[in-house]
Amino acid sequence: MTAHENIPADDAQAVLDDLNEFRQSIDNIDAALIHLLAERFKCTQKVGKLKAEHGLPASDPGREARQIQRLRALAEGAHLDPAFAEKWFNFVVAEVIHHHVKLATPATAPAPAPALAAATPAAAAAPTPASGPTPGDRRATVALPAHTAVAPVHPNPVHSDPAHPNPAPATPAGAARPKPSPTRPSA
Ligand SMILES: C=C(O[C@@H]1C=C(C(=O)O)C=C[C@H]1O)C(=O)O
Repeated sequence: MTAHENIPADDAQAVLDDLNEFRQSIDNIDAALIHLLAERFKCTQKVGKLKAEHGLPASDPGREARQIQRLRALAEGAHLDPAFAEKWFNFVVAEVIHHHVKLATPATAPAPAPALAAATPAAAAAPTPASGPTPGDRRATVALPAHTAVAPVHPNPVHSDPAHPNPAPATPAGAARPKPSPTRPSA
């Protein structure tokens, strides 16, 4: 059943026109939010590097408390649920702090290749590096609204630091990964 089956035929086109117009605006707003988030993460990465260089703590709870008060007041003025504004902020800040902790953590030797790890009993028995939460990782503690189907995300899709590129996303078992054809260049 399509969404417009219950609408009288003479109204259906007008309703669909309205729906499409609203959805275009939604798509524009979503695009703007992604760009704004990317800019925010560029700034917070700079803050993270500064903190790492000067041995400052990854998080600043006092600053966050002031930001939350400000955002809640802004939300009220904008007729947005202040509790939602606070949850959104906590979600973003948890990711920022995770980045800051990583920036402050000295890089370790790369993990051995899986074949080598399996062939070496000691290596096979050793816990996987970086498998658990790092100190200061608060992402798991951020409670999202029940309808927000967003798991704590790592790596961050808007992470834009070329020094810390995102690894390739995991491919689910059995899923076909498209392979670029070396012989047929795309048009
Ligand atoms: C960006 C900073 O680091 C953390 C992240 C914040 C944020 O994303 O707004 C705020 C405070 C800090 O916990 C900062 O200290 O300014």
